[in-house]
Amino acid sequence: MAPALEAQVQQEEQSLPHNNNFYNTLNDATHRSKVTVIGSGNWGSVASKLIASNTLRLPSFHDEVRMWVYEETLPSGEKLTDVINRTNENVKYLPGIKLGQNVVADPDLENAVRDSNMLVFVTPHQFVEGICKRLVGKIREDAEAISLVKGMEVKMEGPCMISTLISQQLGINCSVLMGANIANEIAVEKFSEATVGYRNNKEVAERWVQLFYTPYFIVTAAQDVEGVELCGTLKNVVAIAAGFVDGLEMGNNTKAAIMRLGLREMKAFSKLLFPSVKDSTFFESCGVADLITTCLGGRNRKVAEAYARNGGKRSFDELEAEMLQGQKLQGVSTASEVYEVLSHRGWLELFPLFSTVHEICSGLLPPSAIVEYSEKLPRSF
Ligand SMILES: NC(=O)c1ccc[n+]([C@@H]2O[C@H](COP(=O)([O-])OP(=O)(O)OC[C@H]3O[C@@H](n4cnc5c(N)ncnc54)[C@H](O)[C@@H]3O)[C@@H](O)[C@H]2O)c1
Ligand SMILES: O=P(O)(O)OC[C@H](O)CO
Repeated sequence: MAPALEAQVQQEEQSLPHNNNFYNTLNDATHRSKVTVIGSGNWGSVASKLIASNTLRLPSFHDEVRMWVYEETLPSGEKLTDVINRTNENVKYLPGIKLGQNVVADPDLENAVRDSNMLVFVTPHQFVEGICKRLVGKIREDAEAISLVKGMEVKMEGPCMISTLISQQLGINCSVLMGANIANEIAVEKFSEATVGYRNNKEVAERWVQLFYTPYFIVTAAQDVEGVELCGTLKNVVAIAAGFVDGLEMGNNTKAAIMRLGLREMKAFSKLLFPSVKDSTFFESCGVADLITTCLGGRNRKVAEAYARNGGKRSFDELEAEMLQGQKLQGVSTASEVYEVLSHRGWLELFPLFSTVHEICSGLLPPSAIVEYSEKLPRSF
């Protein structure tokens, strides 16, 4: 570990407060925090690896990290859970990476959360509500949650962030962790940063920082749950637009223009929904950094590029299944959810990039519309 980073880790550890119920019992072996990761896809597996390295190192956590697996049978006929526990690798979603011997895969959701007071949600966003319904009444009363899920739901009452969904369904506090975090790069310990968004309890946020922080994964906290979560959610829509630009071979300047316009819409949409969202959040890892990495190297960009190269003739579902082998895109459904909000509120004209992305994804417009619309934008936009 580089000396400066080591000092920073020590400083983080020493700065943890000890006057909160969450902390009072930390040195008591029977009250160590126990962590369950709910999800075991590409990012879920890497998150488990990060966490497992810290629970082994820090005495205030139980060594074991439970990882809930949405069970499936592999082509070999074996269950994915059995293979993860035998090989210590998620051979389907993160092949070639050891998770840490203290990661225990568990296909039984209720059993996986039973003893844990720190719940890490990291599944594709469309599955969170169903998972929460199964967890009602099954979790510890003192549980805290964090969502690594990039996405949102749209209810009759309006848009609902995933952290709010978890909080409301389970009656627990939910922070978020978002950032420029392409999982495969973090899996091989390449340096990156992330942002924990928290509502009002700084001690809880620091506990989450402690759980994730490593010398190659630098985590900072920002008191802006909605801002952090909306950045992580909305950048996936811009990534789809960036993929269209790549598929149309429009070049780097056009892509940069799309990213700039996308960032403006991300900020405007976030602030219209939640006036409390802070400008500074857009300069954290969860903001501009995630937007950049996602538009350069993410799955949403990659599949959208293929969609444009095929002239919109092959559906996103088909391309996702063929190109991602079970991993899931979030950008197409998020574009649809955002579009629903925009149409209900009469904001479609305020958000031409977001609207156009959805109209292309749903086949109403050709991929080339992504640049045609931006050419027509008023220059002051
Ligand atoms: N992969 C990344 O680089 C990355 C980085 C940061 C954030 N994220 C976010 O993390 C979240 C999870 O993504 P991921 O990459 O870990 O997953 P993934 O796309 O790699 O894998 C899909 C997962 O969904 C599971 N699944 C399939 N059907 C299901 C069902 N009916 N119910 C529950 N689970 C089901 C699969 O078993 C698998 O674990 C997403 O919101 C994503 O945007 C991903
Ligand atoms: O691969 P994507 O497009 O789902 O993006 C992955 C991460 O969200 C990047 O931070």
